[in-house]
Amino acid sequence: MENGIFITAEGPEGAGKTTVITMLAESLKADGYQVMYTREPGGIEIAEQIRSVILDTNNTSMDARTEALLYAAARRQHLVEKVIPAMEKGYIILCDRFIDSSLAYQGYARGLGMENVLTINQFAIENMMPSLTLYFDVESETGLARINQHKDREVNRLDLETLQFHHLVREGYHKLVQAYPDRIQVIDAGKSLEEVFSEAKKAVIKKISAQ
Ligand SMILES: Nc1ncnc2c1ncn2[C@@H]1O[C@H](COP(=O)(O)OP(=O)(O)OP(=O)(O)O)[C@@H](O)[C@H]1O
Ligand SMILES: Cc1cn([C@H]2C[C@H](O)[C@@H](COP(=O)(O)O)O2)c(=O)[nH]c1=O
Repeated sequence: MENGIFITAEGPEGAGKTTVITMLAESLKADGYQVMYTREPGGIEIAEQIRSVILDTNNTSMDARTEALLYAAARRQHLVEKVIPAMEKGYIILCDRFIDSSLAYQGYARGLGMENVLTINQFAIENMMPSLTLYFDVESETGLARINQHKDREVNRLDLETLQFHHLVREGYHKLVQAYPDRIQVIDAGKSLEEVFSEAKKAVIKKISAQ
């Protein structure tokens, strides 16, 4: 039923995910592949509306479980409405964040427990896991400095978390890298953009060739 390839990009704030996978999408299209870039939370109207609620800086009273459930709900709708139809049409889907974000941010950094967050997400995704995850690893301080350089970038509720929270997010990702070594490819995102792009493209081409 599904002939496409589902690839996700993960990492802490400012790791360069969006920049690199947007470049990747253009580069793969130029190579003749059918490619779709999308993002989480969002990518379709309902999920973008959920995104606004989650990331609104005024929603300071949001409970951690509510947050985790909202991400899972946005994920479900995005999968059903956008990702699965594109998979069926044979697209290479490059998705900016997916379940590993929930495991690292809500499961580990918020302290809900990765197993608990995995359980609610299993209900949402029904085994629809990516075949490759590019994990862009960068020091939290470097990532935050990169996003803070851009005064026109909209600050969201998660950006305002403490440095300690962002350290935990990265630690959570490192645990996921250990748990899923076959799926998650680590990219050193502290390098230059050209080097990061080249490493990411190499990993994607390897996966496409192996399909
Ligand atoms: N390798 C790199 N070296 C230096 N700057 C970079 C690199 N990659 C991206 N940047 C810059 O860092 C900033 C953040 O990049 P980007 O928005 O792609 O990160 P992100 O991982 O998607 O962040 P977030 O998850 O917080 O939205 C941008 O200004 C981008 O130009
Ligand atoms: C999917 C997902 C995302 N998050 C967090 C991570 C970021 O702080 C924001 C998304 O915004 P960005 O444009 O990617 O910076 O939401 C999360 O905590 N849990 C998730 O499942």
